[in-house]
Amino acid sequence: MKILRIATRKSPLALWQTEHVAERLRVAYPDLQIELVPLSTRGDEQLDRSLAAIGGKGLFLKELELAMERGEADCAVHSLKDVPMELEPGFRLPAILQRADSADAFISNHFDDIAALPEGAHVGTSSLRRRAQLLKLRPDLRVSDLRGNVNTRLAKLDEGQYDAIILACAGLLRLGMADRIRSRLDAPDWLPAPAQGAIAIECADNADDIARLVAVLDDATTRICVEAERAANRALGGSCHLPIAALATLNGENLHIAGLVGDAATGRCVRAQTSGAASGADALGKAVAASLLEAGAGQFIA
Ligand SMILES: NCc1[nH]cc(CCC(=O)O)c1CC(=O)O
Repeated sequence: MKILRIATRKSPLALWQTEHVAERLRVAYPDLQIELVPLSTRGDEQLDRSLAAIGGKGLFLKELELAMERGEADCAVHSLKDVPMELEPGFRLPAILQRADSADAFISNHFDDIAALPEGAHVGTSSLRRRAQLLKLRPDLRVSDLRGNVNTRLAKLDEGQYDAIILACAGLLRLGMADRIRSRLDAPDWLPAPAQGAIAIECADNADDIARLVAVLDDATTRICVEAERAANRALGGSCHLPIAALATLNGENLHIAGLVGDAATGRCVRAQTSGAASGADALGKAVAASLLEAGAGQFIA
C-alpha cells in the first residue's frame, strides 16, 4: 500500500481524532503515507433537528462507510460512542484505541458544579442520559436541547444561552480546552455513555490488509471494557438516543461494570453493577442489562 486514506468527519474534534490516529500510524510505520478524506455527514448538517428526529443510528457513520464502499477511503475514524451497537454489515472495528478520560464534564462561566446552580437554572444538553442524571440530582433545573459540535456548544454557553452545559471531558482535553472543565462528573455518582472517550477505526470486513495495519493501535484493556459497555447497551436496545449509561473498568483480571437507565422526563433512574472475569465481557454487559431491566429500567426505554 502506498497511501492510507482515512475518512473523517469535519468537526474540529473529529479532525483532531483522525490526525491523532494518523500520527500514531506514522510512528508505527515511518514509510506510510496518510491522506485524510474529510466528509460531511447528515448528523453534522441537520443541526436544527434532534438526532432522534433525523432518525438515526449511524448518522455520523453512513457517509464515511459509503466512501469506503466507493473505494475512496481505506478506513474511517469514529468516536466509539457514536458507533451503533450493530455495525453496518460488511464492516468491522479492527482497532479501538486506549480510552482517554471517560467522564462527563460540568461547564459553566459562573458556577463550580451542579450543586452550585441556582434554583431553576438553565442547562444545555441534548443527551437524554445527561438530562436524566441532571434531573435526578436537581429536579428544579430547566434542561433544554443543545446540538452542534463541541465548539458550537461552548459558543452558545458563552453567549449566555445557558447557565451551564455538559460535555465529555475527552473532547475538551483533545481540543486543548481542559480549562473549560469546571468539575468532573465521575462514577459511581454520574455515569458516561457506553464507550465514551474511546476512538475506533472502522474498515471493510474484507480489507484484511488494512485491518492488520491499523490493529497495532488496538488497546486490549479498552476493547474489553467497551465490549461490556456496548453489550449492555445492545441488550437494552440502546443507541445514543436512549438514556443509558455504562462504565466498565478492568482491574487485573476483574472486570467491573456499572449501568444506569434513566427517565429523561422525570429524572428517575435505576442502577445496577456487577463484576466478573475479563474473558466474559459480553456476558457481563448482558448481565448488568438484565439487572437493570429487573429493577424496572424497561419503563424508561420503551
Ligand atoms: N455526541 C458527540 C460526541 N461524540 C464523542 C464526543 C466526545 C469524545 C468521546 O467521547 O470520545 C462527543 C462530544 C461530547 O459528548 O461532549
